[in-house]
Amino acid sequence: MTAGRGLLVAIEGPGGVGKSTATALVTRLLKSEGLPALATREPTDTDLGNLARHGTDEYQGEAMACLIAADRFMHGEEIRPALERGEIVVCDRYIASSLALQCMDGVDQEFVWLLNERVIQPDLTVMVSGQPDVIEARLAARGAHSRYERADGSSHVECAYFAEAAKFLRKKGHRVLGVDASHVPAEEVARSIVAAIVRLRKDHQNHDAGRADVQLEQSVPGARGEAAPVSGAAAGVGAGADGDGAQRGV
Ligand SMILES: Nc1ncnc2c1ncn2[C@@H]1O[C@H](COP(=O)(O)OP(=O)(O)OP(=O)(O)O)[C@@H](O)[C@H]1O
Ligand SMILES: Cc1cn([C@H]2C[C@H](O)[C@@H](COP(=O)(O)O)O2)c(=O)[nH]c1=O
Repeated sequence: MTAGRGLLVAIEGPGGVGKSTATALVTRLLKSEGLPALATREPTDTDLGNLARHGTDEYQGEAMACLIAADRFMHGEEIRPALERGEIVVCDRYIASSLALQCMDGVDQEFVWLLNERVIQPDLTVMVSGQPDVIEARLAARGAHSRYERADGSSHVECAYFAEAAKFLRKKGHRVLGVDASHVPAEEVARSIVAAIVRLRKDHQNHDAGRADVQLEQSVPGARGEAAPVSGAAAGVGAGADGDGAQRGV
């Protein structure tokens, strides 16, 4: 469930595509525009998170999927209060990484989803993509972080799994933004993500203002010089966005 009135933005994509770079730049740009932003990442920088981050050789398949999910539930303890403070939480890797990497590891997609459907759902998943050979070159220049990135042709395989994860999340009603970072400078990638976040934030604010109007109409009939019907659509908005906390539409 999306907590509070902040935004949870997940920066996703194959290893070496530029997620960490984008997360840092997006957070800095948001702050420079006077918006409250918090950068975070998964696995988290906790004992549990480090077990996953540094344990990709030791832990595989279902065990890794559960380890990552446990870390994600714990991460909620940091994310939820930030959302309640109205902050924009920018997270380097989140649910799509599990759908891509754990499925790549042979775990059933539905099992990964089962582990993840009760964590705080992102308001926006940014799928940073790139041509596999371009990503491969970035990885070679920077160095691999994990066994997923060390295998020959890993970028090709990862790109396919992330594309599948995006499709899956869209079907579940998640909002997914695709950004191709193949031949685009990191600053430009970050600016396009920030533009999408700012638009989404405005949508949320307009939606909240609309809801406040509906509440005013309900509590003070005629206060806006009109009768005070609660339209089906308005009632639906409240239930859909905040009721069961399901993912917001694409
Ligand atoms: N848009 C870009 N254009 C060119 N190079 C980039 C771009 N974005 C990032 N890079 C470079 O590519 C390399 C990988 O970037 P980064 O570490 O941000 O990727 P990542 O997706 O977070 O990787 P990982 O999943 O392995 O942590 C770094 O050397 C970074 O400077
Ligand atoms: C969130 C998440 C992470 N992982 C793995 C993938 C990598 O080996 C590390 C993260 O390190 P990086 O520097 O960001 O590449 O954790 C995973 O397997 N599944 C996940 O959901």
